Amino acid sequence: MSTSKTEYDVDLCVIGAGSAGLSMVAGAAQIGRSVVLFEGAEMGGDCLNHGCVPSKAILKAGKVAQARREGASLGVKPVEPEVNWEAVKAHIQGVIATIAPMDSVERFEGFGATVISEYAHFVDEKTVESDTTRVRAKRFVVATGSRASAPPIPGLDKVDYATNETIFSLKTFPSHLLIIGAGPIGLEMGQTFRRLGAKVTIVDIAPPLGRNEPEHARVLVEALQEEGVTFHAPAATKEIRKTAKNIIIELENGTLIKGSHLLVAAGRAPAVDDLGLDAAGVKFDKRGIETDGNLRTSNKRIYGAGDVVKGMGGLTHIAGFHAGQLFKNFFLLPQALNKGFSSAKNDRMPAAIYTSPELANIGLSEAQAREKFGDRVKTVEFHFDENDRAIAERSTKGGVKIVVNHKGKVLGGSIVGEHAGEMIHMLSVAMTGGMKLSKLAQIISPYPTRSEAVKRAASSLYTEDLFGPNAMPRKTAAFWAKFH
Ligand SMILES: Cc1cc2nc3c(=O)[nH]c(=O)nc-3n(C[C@H](O)[C@H](O)[C@H](O)COP(=O)(O)OP(=O)(O)OC[C@H]3O[C@@H](n4cnc5c(N)ncnc54)[C@H](O)[C@@H]3O)c2cc1C
Ligand SMILES: NC(=O)c1ccc[n+]([C@@H]2O[C@H](COP(=O)([O-])OP(=O)(O)OC[C@H]3O[C@@H](n4cnc5c(N)ncnc54)[C@H](O)[C@@H]3O)[C@@H](O)[C@H]2O)c1
Repeated sequence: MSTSKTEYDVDLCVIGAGSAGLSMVAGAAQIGRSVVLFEGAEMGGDCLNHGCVPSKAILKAGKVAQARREGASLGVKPVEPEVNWEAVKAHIQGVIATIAPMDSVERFEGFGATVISEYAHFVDEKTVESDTTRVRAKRFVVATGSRASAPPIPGLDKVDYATNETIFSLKTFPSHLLIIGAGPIGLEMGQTFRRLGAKVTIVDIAPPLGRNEPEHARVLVEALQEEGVTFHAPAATKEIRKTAKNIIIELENGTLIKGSHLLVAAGRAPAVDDLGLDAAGVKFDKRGIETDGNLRTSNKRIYGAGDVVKGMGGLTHIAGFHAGQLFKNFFLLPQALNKGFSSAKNDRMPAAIYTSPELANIGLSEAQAREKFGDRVKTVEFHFDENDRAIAERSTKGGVKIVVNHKGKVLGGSIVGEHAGEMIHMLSVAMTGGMKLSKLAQIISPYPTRSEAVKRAASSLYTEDLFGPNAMPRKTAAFWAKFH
């Protein structure tokens, strides 16, 4: 060990200043704990710099472009928009710059944390080092996130391809964007680049969105197809190669697809390399750091949070949730018991894909619920083609599906349609409060809103009981009618 490094002995050392690390540090520093945070690249991590924020910024540009083409049914003359790629990129960077101060070194030092802008690694079971600094801590949190993974497709390593780290700053706008992967990134970027004027082809080895309600996944894929996005899914790629001007994807079935640019959006690889995890006695593999349900690793003073945790990360709000659970376990619960109370396991984690239409879900899908609870599972649905607001706006694609157990307790749900990502909050509240469907049916929704569809789906479980031929209200009303 070099002796010239600055040394710290602190309550908490966090590696990685993304969504997980920053939430952890903000909490700990603001209640007076001593904290060192290491960040080797950009404060804010993937979400701010290469993920949620730039992707939602570019989505908006795509939406506005598309709105200009879609006026005809509303009496507004459609026009083909002129898109200035340099200006779109400036818009994206402007949005990042607006949010960046929230994640800045200055802000976190203002909370009382020490921020070291260097990569760090474990040198033993209780020490982390960077080029200039050595830290010993009561607890460590590894929050190093993930990177785009490169699928083992022959030839991929020989072509220039974009990932989420480069797609928002491409030098030239693609004339034909090829995308490997029809997950959230592939679909959001596929629709957006199409709307901004590119030809787009998406290739996936599996059917798109296989873990979602199949009828809802279909609505989303068909919407993209209607806008001109081409899908080859499921389809295996035999090879990817380069010509003087193009990139070619050759599928196993012999189809050749020629494009100007390639985006690889085929999942994420947790950032576990060069972290000295072996020296620290932390078990991990290429799918991430192994933890128990309380995010504790095989080294009891080291924890994981966010995308780097095996099988438990993948979304910004999951990273924030992890930080919140660790905060409670570290600082608010009796340490003498040496036990984590707040579990990071969660059966009510929402997710949303921000395409048009949006696809949002929470908890169990119907298939997952049936696998777990068999015939005791019921589903209720309501489609937007019966929702007055959706009809008025000529935006009736999709609907709401809620999965309940035999007692009517909400186990999960899926919404596909405009603003689904906002509407899923209703099911999130219901699940957080352990509510039954009967309570959701009693909500008073403002008219006309798309959210009424959630209440209407919930009410549909009781339609037969209220209005069927043998329903109690019918009999009661008939009885009282005799005395009128
Ligand atoms: C294109 C795209 C769009 C997305 N959109 C959404 C969305 O709409 N909603 C949503 O919920 N999620 C979205 N996500 C997922 C979300 O971005 C991630 O789940 C989230 O950023 C994970 O946060 P994290 O803190 O675990 O990791 P990260 O944000 O990856 O942060 C990890 C940080 O650790 C640093 N680091 C790594 N190794 C070291 C080291 N040795 N020393 C010091 N620092 C290190 C990295 O530089 C990085 O800054 C999207 C992701 C992508 C790629
Ligand atoms: N709106 C959001 O919340 C949002 C948006 C973007 C990304 N994210 C998150 O970022 C992470 C990464 O997203 P993603 O879309 O890259 O990952 P993903 O894992 O969700 O999807 C990857 C897709 O690539 C396909 N694939 C894998 N190998 C392939 C191959 N060899 N050939 C063709 N297809 C292949 C898979 O079948 C899958 O459909 C996820 O955790 C996601 O939840 C979230």
